[in-house]
Amino acid sequence: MFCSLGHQPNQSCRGSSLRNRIKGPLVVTSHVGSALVHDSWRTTMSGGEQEMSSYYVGVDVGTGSVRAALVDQRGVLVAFADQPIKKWEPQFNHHEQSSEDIWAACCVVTKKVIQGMDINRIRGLGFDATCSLVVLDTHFCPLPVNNEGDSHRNVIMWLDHRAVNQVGRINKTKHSVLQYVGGVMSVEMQAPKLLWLKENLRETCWDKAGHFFDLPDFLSWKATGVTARSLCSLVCKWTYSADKGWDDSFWKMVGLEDLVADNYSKIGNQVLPPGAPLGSGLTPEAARELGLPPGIAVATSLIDAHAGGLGVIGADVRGHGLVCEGQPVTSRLAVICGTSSCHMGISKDPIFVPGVWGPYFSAMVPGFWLNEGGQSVTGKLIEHMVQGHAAFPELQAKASARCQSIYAYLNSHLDLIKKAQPVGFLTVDLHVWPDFHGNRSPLADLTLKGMVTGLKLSQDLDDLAILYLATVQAIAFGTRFIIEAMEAAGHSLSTLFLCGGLSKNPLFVQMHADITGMPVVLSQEVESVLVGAAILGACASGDFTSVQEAMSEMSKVGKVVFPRHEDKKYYDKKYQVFLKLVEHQKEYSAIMSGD
Ligand SMILES: Nc1ncnc2c1ncn2[C@@H]1O[C@H](COP(=O)(O)OP(=O)(O)O)[C@@H](O)[C@H]1O
Ligand SMILES: O=C(CO)[C@H](O)[C@H](O)COP(=O)(O)O
Repeated sequence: MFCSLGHQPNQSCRGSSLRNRIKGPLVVTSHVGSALVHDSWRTTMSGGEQEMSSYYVGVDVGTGSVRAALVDQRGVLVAFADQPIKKWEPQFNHHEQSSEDIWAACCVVTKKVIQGMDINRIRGLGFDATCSLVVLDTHFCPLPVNNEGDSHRNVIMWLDHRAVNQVGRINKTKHSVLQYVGGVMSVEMQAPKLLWLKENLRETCWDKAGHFFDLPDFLSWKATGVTARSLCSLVCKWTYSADKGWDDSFWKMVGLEDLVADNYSKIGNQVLPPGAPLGSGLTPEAARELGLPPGIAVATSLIDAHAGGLGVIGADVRGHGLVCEGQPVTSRLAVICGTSSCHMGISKDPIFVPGVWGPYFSAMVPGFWLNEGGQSVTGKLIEHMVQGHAAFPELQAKASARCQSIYAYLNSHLDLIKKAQPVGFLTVDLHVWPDFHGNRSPLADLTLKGMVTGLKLSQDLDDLAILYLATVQAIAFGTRFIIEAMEAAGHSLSTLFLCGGLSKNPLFVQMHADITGMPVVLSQEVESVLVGAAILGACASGDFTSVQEAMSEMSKVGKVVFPRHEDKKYYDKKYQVFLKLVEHQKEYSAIMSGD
């Protein structure tokens, strides 16, 4: 059933593209609207001759925006563009998007990154996206996922928690597929959302539905017309097994037997490994919309966190003084930190970690098992804490007067008020439990809530900055908690590889190093998720023989941030408090639910 990662007919291999050479000047950097274009088409070769590189377009659909990059075969981003996408929250815990709006944004950013470029040198296109659920009818038109009947809003976002009741019933079945999602299915996965649609929108949505796609698979279908699903999406979010396929008994047991009856045609019965080329490549229609040449290779896609993992985990670490230099790749933990944080660890054999998703075979790096820990809100939590504080308008005004981002301003403000002590010590009496949207890992408990202890009457900028710091630290303690669970189950981790929007925040990075005691590697390209998407396009083009080869050629170490071991005792004490917080929260619930 699986395609191998092979060459597409009529496409030259990497060796021949390297033989195309031109002469001319190089390197101009300019801004085009919201796009950054770095014209390094021509790379100087020895003897003054210049090599004509091949390029790939990577498209990354995050929670808040769509990004695209033009990436060369060494993994260098030569152009970048982004565009916000619409989100609706019609009621608490319902989060919706529009697949048409998302596709339109993909077209805008792709056109921007290829502006002024010789598009014939673009050899592959790769998509990644959040694991949101897209619903289309039998004619591939959007169907409403809401009571209002608004078919424009046809995407249930990954962070939508409407299906709490449904996931509770699914977990009560104790079906064996649950072993492969950490023992407990998350409300963020697709089976509970499908059941919710069947039980709540039967006539307007469920009965009319022809196709349920994970968002990454929707994008590759839009580009190629091929409805094949990525092994990544199906294994990680839909209970598919790389080795046994669908399990009929699960779908029948949870009340979704109608999906089995038509041989899974609505949720996918053709499955391909990430990076495999799809059909005849880019369709003429999609080519027109994206501004790319028709027929270029389009890759089977990945979920965004997994693309981030590919973009960072395979880098050559020699010469950076890292302990993982002499260790297998399984000692590396990729942490993709955006709206949420995802902790991606790989292993040769399956490792069952209670409360951590997986083990998933070949869902990220082919041939390896994957465990995925996660925190459902991290970037979103920091924004929530900062924007909800009484001193936020003052912060905004002061940051904009200095032409700084609010986070750069807060970081420098913390440096100012810390005096002689390390900045992290400012939270000695302020502690946060970060599960404002439930706990994804390692407790897998969506009923957990956020906690803050140590509040005072003051509401000034100092107070806001310290609350922000305590929140960042709580997120890092959450990562430590996940790492401990993974190690207790058999992982042996030594080094973190961070990417995503939050990895641009030096305080966030330093706190992850200090609190976990592990060095943090940042990639040369800050937009590493896009490098991951481009790696897919490069594999589909046939320019690399395997995902592993593309990873080692295209992901590069940029900066390493080492932990301040002298602060360890302080963070160990704060970690003890962190663990007490959740213990106490559970005690409060037990008291309140008792007689
Ligand atoms: N330069 C920066 N400094 C601090 N935080 C940042 C920076 N850039 C992005 N972020 C934070 O990263 C988060 C978004 O990350 P991103 O990877 O873009 O998210 P997503 O993929 O979920 O759309 C936001 O919470 C944002 O505030
Ligand atoms: O569930 C996930 C990956 O398995 C991601 O958290 C989800 O896709 C959202 O990602 P992001 O925070 O980057 O927007």
